[in-house]
Amino acid sequence: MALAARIEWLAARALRAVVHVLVALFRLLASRRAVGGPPRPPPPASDPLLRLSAVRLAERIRRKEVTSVQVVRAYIERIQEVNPLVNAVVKDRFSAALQEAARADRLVEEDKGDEGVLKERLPLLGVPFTVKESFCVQGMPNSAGLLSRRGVVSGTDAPAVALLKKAGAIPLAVTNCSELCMWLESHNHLYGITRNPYDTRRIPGGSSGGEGSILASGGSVVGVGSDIGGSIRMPAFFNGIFGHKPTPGIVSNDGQHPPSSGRRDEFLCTGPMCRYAEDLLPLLSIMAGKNADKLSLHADVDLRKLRYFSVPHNGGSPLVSPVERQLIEAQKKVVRRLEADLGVTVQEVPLPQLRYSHHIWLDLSPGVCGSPHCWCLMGDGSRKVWPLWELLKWLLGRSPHTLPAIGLALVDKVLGSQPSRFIGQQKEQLQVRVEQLLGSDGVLLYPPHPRVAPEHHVPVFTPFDFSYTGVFNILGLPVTQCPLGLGEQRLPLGVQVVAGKLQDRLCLAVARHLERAFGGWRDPGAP
Ligand SMILES: CCCCCCCC/C=C\CCCCCCCC(N)=O
Repeated sequence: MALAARIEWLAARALRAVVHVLVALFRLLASRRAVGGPPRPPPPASDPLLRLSAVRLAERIRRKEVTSVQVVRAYIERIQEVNPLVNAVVKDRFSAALQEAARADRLVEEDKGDEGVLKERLPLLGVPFTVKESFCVQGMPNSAGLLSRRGVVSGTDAPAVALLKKAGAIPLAVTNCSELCMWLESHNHLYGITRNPYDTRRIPGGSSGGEGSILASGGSVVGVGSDIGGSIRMPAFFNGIFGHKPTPGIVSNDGQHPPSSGRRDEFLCTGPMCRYAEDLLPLLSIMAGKNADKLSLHADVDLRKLRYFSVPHNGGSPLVSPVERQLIEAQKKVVRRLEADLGVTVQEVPLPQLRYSHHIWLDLSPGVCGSPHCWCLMGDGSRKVWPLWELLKWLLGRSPHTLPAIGLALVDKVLGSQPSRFIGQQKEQLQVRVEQLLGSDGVLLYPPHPRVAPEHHVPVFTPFDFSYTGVFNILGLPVTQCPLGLGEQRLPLGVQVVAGKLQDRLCLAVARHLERAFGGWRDPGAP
């Protein structure tokens, strides 16, 4: 091994050893103030209505086999049962939702037309859904976890939310996110910390962690998340559900805080999160509005004719954790299963540029928090926040901000410098290579994160692990995170399925196959 490589290898080992010591120390100190108490999963979601996909629920409501009021009530009761444990829902609109459900039932009663016409016009009539609190939902809070935005109430709906309502779906509640939506743990000083239903000592991910947690707990069937570094896919992975980051520019990013603008819009995506793979395509189609036609979502996909690639890890990077054995094995099982089921060959390919993923994201995403910069967004608009001063206040327990938000603001300040030329070249080489591989009929498998759901706050010691998802925001490719059952310690396993630009339908088709092959969502309360 060349000297430089050996030095880097040694540095990586040393850094990992330091992180292990810090995490062990943290665990020792944190055990005294355990967040979430013992890993008590919620009781099983026993109501059969909670175990139907949104598509099936809509069909049964249209056919008068069940009423929307019954469905909405079942979800209200489930949220009331699980939320004290997971703290995923931060504000509900239950009474309004029940009134809207009753209106939906009356509409079904009065509709004398063909069921197909109703399905065409209102495909999700009477089905409840949840939304990440950073999106505008009329009459609901929209703080993005900032104390300075306490009391802010949306007067409108974000376009993605409006399109779901137009399709007949009923917003039930808004869910927790990380401060400014810029961290992989959903924790802020306005709503507190959200917990993973498979083990309440662990993170549900972020920043759409409230969505991930309430969906996995059976308190919602479909939800809306946003993703600029992995905030749909990491929560979907840690909570054992499906999450799709669409091709950028397909689903409107409007109606969110922080606002999407300029280059941020190139990397930020709004997308669906759900427990059942069959809901992904209809949800995406509705949320995409007029842009749905660009994805040819209703074109048949013959999985046997696709080309498959697998990349087991990022090739090794000193600042990113190595992929856990159980995730490497899980992805190998996916490869074997696809080959056995479809008669295809899944090619393992090296993409050496992936080892720079974190640097590519940091260099190329528009600042860490996007523009305007983090420290402006952390303020209430009238004043700037000085990260170093906030860090000092945090150390004294006097800051209204969380450590990750302060840390990101510091990084944002430092990142003002020019992106590195070398990293720009790596990104271009990676972009060309991946697009060459995928074309319009290829899919690529890649781990969603190096480790299964970490314990609360541990990600501050491994902040660059998000780069397993973040790199695809920069490449502008559609990705579906697919659950693969439960691994050691009964924590969800998963895999990212990546396709070429506008080829979202390929990832969605593979997701449905993997659900059949690996069982999809698992009830965290199931024995
Ligand atoms: C003290 C802890 C924070 C230190 C931060 C060090 C640098 C980390 C840089 C970037 C982390 C970005 C994480 C993005 C998570 C996903 C965001 C999203 N909305 O998709």
